[in-house]
Amino acid sequence: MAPVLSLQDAAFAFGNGRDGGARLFSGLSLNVREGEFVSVIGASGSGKSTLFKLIAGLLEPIRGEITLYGEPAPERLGKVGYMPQRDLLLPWRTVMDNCLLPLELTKQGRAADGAAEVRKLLRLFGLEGRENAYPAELSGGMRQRVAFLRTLMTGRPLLLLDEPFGALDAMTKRDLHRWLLGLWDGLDKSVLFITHDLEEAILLSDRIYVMPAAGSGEPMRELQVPLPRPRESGMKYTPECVALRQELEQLFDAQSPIAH
Ligand SMILES: Nc1ncnc2c1ncn2[C@@H]1O[C@H](COP(=O)(O)OP(=O)(O)OP(=O)(O)O)[C@@H](O)[C@H]1O
Repeated sequence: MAPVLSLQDAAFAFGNGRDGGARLFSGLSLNVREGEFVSVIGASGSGKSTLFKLIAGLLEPIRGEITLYGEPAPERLGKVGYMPQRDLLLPWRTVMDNCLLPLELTKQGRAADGAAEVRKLLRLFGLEGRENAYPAELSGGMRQRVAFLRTLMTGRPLLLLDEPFGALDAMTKRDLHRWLLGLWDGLDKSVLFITHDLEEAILLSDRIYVMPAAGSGEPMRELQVPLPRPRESGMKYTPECVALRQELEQLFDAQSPIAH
């Protein structure tokens, strides 16, 4: 399958990196193929969110090449659906008006068929009847679903989701995993997903990349998830899943300065 995203040998540093300042990472390569769900996991501060900002075009690498949808992409802003770590719903806008924002920003106007599409997705997202609610009137899980829906409304084939379930309690998270696994097959999107949660990464992903420790200059580690699709949440107890979890834990322990 064709890669929708390819990052080759990327390096990045904040501040004076070009003049020899400390690099957050270097030599990072990854790809996401059409229809794939790929996770990036790594220690806090390893640069996962920064990597997403590079891919989304909010930051520029000091070295490396990024291609999107098969073409070099020096101009990347607006070419991927990007859901940042915080839901960032506008509190003064209703659910409907938040979801229509991508259409307004891309000057497609507030077309009636945009509202019809949002209504259709609200049903699919278990948010039927909430279109006139304000974000403060929703639960955390609902707000994340609205933010995800808004990301889908960008219409982009590649979605970058930065810890979308990170701030949620374990039960809500499990519900959303089940919901997302049910939804995934019909979505026809490619996803790059940041998480700290190993079980979440295994259950949802086709492949997992492990970020190297900040400043180490190591490459990404890549692991395949040996679970068939469609997935269901009980699969996390299979021996394949437990073995992969163990392997990931060992990779993390090897990175941690306080594990030994
Ligand atoms: N605008 C900035 N200027 C300078 N340093 C920054 C900036 N943004 C992030 N950093 C630093 O870069 C490093 C990586 O940050 P980043 O948010 O990408 O990590 P992360 O892996 O996503 O972490 P977490 O899992 O905790 O969200 C951190 O040390 C952070 O303090």
